Amino acid sequence: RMQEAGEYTMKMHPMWQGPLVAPGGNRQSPIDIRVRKSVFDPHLKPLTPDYDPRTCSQIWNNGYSFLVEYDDTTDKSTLKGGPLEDNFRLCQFHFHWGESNAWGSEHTVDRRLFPAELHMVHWNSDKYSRFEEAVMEENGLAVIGVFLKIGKRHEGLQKLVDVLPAVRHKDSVVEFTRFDPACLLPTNIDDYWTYAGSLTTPPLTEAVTWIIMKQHIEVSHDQLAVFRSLLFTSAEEEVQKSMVNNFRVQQSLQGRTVRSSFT
Ligand SMILES: COc1ccc(C[C@@]2(O)NC(=S)NC2=O)c(OC)c1
Ligand SMILES: [Zn+2]
Repeated sequence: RMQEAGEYTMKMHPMWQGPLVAPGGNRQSPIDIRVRKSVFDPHLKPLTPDYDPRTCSQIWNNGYSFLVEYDDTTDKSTLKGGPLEDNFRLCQFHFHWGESNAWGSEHTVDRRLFPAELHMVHWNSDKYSRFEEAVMEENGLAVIGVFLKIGKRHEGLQKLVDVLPAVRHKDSVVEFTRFDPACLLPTNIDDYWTYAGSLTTPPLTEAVTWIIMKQHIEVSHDQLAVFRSLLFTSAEEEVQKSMVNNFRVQQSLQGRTVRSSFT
């Protein structure tokens, strides 16, 4: 049976049995980006993503989102430049979304909510030898955040949307290859905000250099509706719960500066 509306809150989600706020955390994510409080940094370089679609390997439902995973055993899909001093390797991307188009993103811009947010996760391969190590270090990860808006159909996303029914339940995984993640970036990647933050689910480690794109991408209402057909629950569980509202509550800035690459 499907759960009743309101029967389930984020706090009961298994992912969230840990602390909802990282003890002693002073650089937690997500945040509201106050545009007029961000500081233009002329030294920020253009971002240079260089992705090889052949490193795309699988897609799986981890019970909180769905992850498209990339082979990160070599420097084939990388991210450099922007605020980054080192070379970072793409390891996965995933999304956060709401039960309605009125909300769903983790970050906001002057309190503006978006229906969904893409996270492209990279780890510092100059300093660490594997993702699991980098995720515990303060300069370990770089995550590109892209806001999604409802509009025209996103042709590149459709290949992903078509395979989602195959990973409907938690812990399901299917082979997924030759997907170019660059197709999910906005046309303008030179305008972004960047700040020091954290993972937005446990272990909430403060390892992330966030790079939030100013320009959003558009997906159709029907494409986003397929995201909501996924389930938090595995096939064996008696009560099935729709995978929606998989975003964290916003965290305080605690004196951090958000820099912008544009005026
Ligand atoms: C142990 O390593 C982890 C654990 C969780 C996540 C997922 C997340 O918390 N992080 C971002 S970004 N969004 C999220 O939902 C992760 O992603 C890099 C890495
Ligand atoms: Zn995320």
